[in-house]
Amino acid sequence: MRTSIATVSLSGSLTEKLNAAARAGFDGVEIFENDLLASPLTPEEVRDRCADLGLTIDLYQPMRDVEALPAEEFARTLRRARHKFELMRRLGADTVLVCSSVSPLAVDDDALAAGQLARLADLAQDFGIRVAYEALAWGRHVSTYDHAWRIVEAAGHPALGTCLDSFHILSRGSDPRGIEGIPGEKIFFLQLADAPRLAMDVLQWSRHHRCFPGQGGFDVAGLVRHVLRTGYDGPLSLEVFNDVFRQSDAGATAVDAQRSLRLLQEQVGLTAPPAPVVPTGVAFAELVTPDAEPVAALLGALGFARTARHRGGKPVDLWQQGQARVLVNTGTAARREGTHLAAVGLESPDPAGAARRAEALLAPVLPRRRAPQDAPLEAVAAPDGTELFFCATGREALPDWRADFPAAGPGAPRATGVRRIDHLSLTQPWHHFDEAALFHRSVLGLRAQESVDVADPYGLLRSRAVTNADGSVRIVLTVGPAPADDTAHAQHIALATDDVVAAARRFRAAGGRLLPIPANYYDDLAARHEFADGELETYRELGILYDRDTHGGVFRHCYTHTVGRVFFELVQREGGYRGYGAQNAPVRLAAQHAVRALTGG
Ligand SMILES: O=C(O)c1ccc(O)c(O)c1
Ligand SMILES: [Mg+2]
Repeated sequence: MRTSIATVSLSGSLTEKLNAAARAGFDGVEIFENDLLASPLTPEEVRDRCADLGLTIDLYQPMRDVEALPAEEFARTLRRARHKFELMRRLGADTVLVCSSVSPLAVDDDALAAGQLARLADLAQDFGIRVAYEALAWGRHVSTYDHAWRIVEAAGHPALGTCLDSFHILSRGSDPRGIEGIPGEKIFFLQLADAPRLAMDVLQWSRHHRCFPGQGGFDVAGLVRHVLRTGYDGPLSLEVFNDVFRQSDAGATAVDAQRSLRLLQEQVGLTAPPAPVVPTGVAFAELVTPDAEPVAALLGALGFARTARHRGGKPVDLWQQGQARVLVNTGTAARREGTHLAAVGLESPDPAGAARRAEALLAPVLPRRRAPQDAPLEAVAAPDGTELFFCATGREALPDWRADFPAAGPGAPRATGVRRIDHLSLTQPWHHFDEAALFHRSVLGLRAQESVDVADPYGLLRSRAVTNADGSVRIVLTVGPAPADDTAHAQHIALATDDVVAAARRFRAAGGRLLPIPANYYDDLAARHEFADGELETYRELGILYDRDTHGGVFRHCYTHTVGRVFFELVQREGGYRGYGAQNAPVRLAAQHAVRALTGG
């Protein structure tokens, strides 16, 4: 189906918005009146610009406070409408949105509302324009879609139809099944928005917290299925009022928006892009660093051994322990950014299929070879710039990414307790958080868990895990408050072990520094849980944090010092514990701030 986006959903000038919408592949736009009023372009220039960009103007909006008015007030409204219709003719827009009145002058009289809307539609018809009447969730007398439809039906005018907006319908908890009772040709427009479930005033909720379908808590796809059963064949149009999107790069937001519609169209059966190929493990994590020594020291103390070096002579080493593999890249890219987690290798049952899926969902596909001599590897860029490689490790039918890393002699991994990478924590730029979760769900087929708020001493973090079904891929997406805050913006690699106490002791004995945790934390733990003799003292001594879930699952974890933006965590999961110790995160963050204040790093 045709896709459209309201200019209010994007940041910037009208020109910037139109460019971004076109580049992301939208077929049309809803022009928000304020965007036009603030533009130096004449309506004709806007029309021509849209035509040049291949965009149709699907809707002009909004007209407010039109219906159920005293006669003299309604006369003024018609005068206003005539002006707008003339403007729309110059723009080449043929549908106007009228939202239900919030005016204190409006009366609760459906017959009057229907009569006046019919008169408005009469005037519109003279201009070749259609009127789409939408119930705002906070409308004075009309606040539900079925009520708006009853008025449209009563008016019985060919140039008057209804506009459905998923936010207004789902925020009020209206039953969307009733949509199927509206003839498709009387649904003049369909606006789509999702939103997180928040207990707040619906107007504020709508104006500040809408997001793209799939990013919130509404069943937008379910609503669209009902709309499609009516025979509606107009555009799927995104209308998202969102404080973050208003400030972030319009190009990226438009791609995020288009991706959400691609997923939605797949969910409702309108399209069949290549199916997601869910990753089945983490093949490697790649650190890029300007200074290999501290990274090598940290990995060595954790029990990793350098087992291979890139055969093309690139400055990339493979460090390994159990199934945990870390690439250390000291190439040129490192100079600018310092030590950071730059890439993740995802074990993929079908790397080529995964890349096709990614492309269909508008993920930026990266060159398959980084250098001419490299084995080809499918890769895409995540919204935070992390490179995701789709690869195979030790599987018959597929080329092994390790072919580029011939073993560097006997150097057997130091046998220690780390089995594999448990999870990766990636910090997102503040304006890419919702986009990141949708990206990992739609492109990789991972599941997103609820987002949790974590108090950092200097601000609030939000964090949301995306995982595969068996938990062999777990990525924690985190967003911090202050872009300049290094602690909140660190990334980390969590390593799974069966005995975190032994692993922590070995790490320390090998010269590693564990993050010290304040005594108050352990006093509180003693109050909350019962421990065997000496157990708590061991945790206290090593800085091991502890959590227990409601099903008896237990989590023990501790943290290394930080190098650049990266630190490691040692984790021991027991009894099916599925979380990440969110309860302990504020203590960990405060401890990291304290270390940073003391050492400057
Ligand atoms: O918040 C508003 O006023 C507003 C305006 C137009 C719409 O289509 C809408 O859904 C909300
Ligand atoms: Mg709307």
